[in-house]
Amino acid sequence: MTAVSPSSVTSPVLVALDFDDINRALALTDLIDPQRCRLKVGKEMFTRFGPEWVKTLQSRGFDVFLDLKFHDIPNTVAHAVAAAADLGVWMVNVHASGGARMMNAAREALIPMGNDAPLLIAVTVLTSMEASDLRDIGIDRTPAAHALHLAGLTKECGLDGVVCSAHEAVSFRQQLGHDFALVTPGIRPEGSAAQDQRRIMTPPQAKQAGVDYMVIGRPITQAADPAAALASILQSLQGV
Ligand SMILES: O=C(O)c1cc(=O)[nH]c(=O)n1[C@@H]1O[C@H](COP(=O)(O)O)[C@@H](O)[C@H]1O
Repeated sequence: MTAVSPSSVTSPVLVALDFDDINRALALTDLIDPQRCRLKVGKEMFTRFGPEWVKTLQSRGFDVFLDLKFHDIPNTVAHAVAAAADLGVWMVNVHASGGARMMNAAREALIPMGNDAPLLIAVTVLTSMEASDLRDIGIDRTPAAHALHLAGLTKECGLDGVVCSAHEAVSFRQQLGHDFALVTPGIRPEGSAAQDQRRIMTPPQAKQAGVDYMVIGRPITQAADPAAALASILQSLQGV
């Protein structure tokens, strides 16, 4: 682990809770141990169930990564990040493409919280985007080159890390140093289906590539035995 984590959980696994049914999500949290993973709450569950849902998970002992990918004018993003911090989340994110002034405003909004501030990271290029999607919005770089550019900007703004593809982790680690968290979705344990993810890696491959935190959803949440799926992922990371 390279990034400072304010909680005692050492697991690199962030379970993506993408459910439209709160009872199914609660049933899952009954099966997994808050010392063995953290939970990611994204736009779907936050929009349906709101801050109370985050508080429910926290009351069950889970650290929460609030994945709302803020992208707006600097003042609005600063206040949104401060609101996330007031909720007591462990990590929060913005879009790096919102620019340096927006990211600096977000970081500055957390200064009053000192060591109690959540980790603040930025999304570079979504793992669903390819070169043609970037060209459509006027960007002529490859996704990897654009992601590196945005990650460099994120680091200059003093944020704690980035969301990126595990395939970018090795070059990011070399070029951005060790004191910078790499958070990667698109992780699939050996033998599990890629589903809609494209450039996937297994958990041991991702760890070897220098990833700090792995966002893993369906391979755990849709498994017949989610606790066993999580245990097997953690086991596969032993000794890597
Ligand atoms: O920010 C994210 O978490 C994210 C960024 C990205 O580029 N790609 C991506 O898949 N994600 C999220 O990571 C999770 C992946 O879930 P699974 O594909 O089920 O493992 C989902 O919650 C996605 O929304």
